[in-house]
Amino acid sequence: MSPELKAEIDSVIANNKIVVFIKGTRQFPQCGFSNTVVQILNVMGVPFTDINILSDDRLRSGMKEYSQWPTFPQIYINGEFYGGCDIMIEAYQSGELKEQLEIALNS
Ligand SMILES: N[C@@H](CCC(=O)N[C@@H](CS)C(=O)NCC(=O)O)C(=O)O
Repeated sequence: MSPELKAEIDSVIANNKIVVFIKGTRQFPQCGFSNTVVQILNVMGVPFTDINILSDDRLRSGMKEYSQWPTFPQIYINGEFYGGCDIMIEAYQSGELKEQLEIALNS
């Protein structure tokens, strides 16, 4: 990955408390897994930034390397990689996600 791309990703993650790298947009997710995480965050009512990795092949391959995670969606909370769709569903159901989001948004 180029240093420029890494700097761009560092910046978006550092400047937004909740960032989802998804296929499509929050209005029009183009994959069921991406749609699920968007719906979870919508239900939680938290502000979040969505990045469409389908709009940029560099970003699509770069994020796999950056997160060391092979698929999308990829969710970052407070600058740290949190997980993908399965992890979000589990954390939502257990209540851990609510806790993490509150910590992030109040920090
Ligand atoms: N089990 C995964 C499901 C996500 C998944 O399998 N995503 C695939 C299909 S949308 C993917 O991103 N593949 C890599 C790619 O398309 O570049 C999760 O928990 O997030």
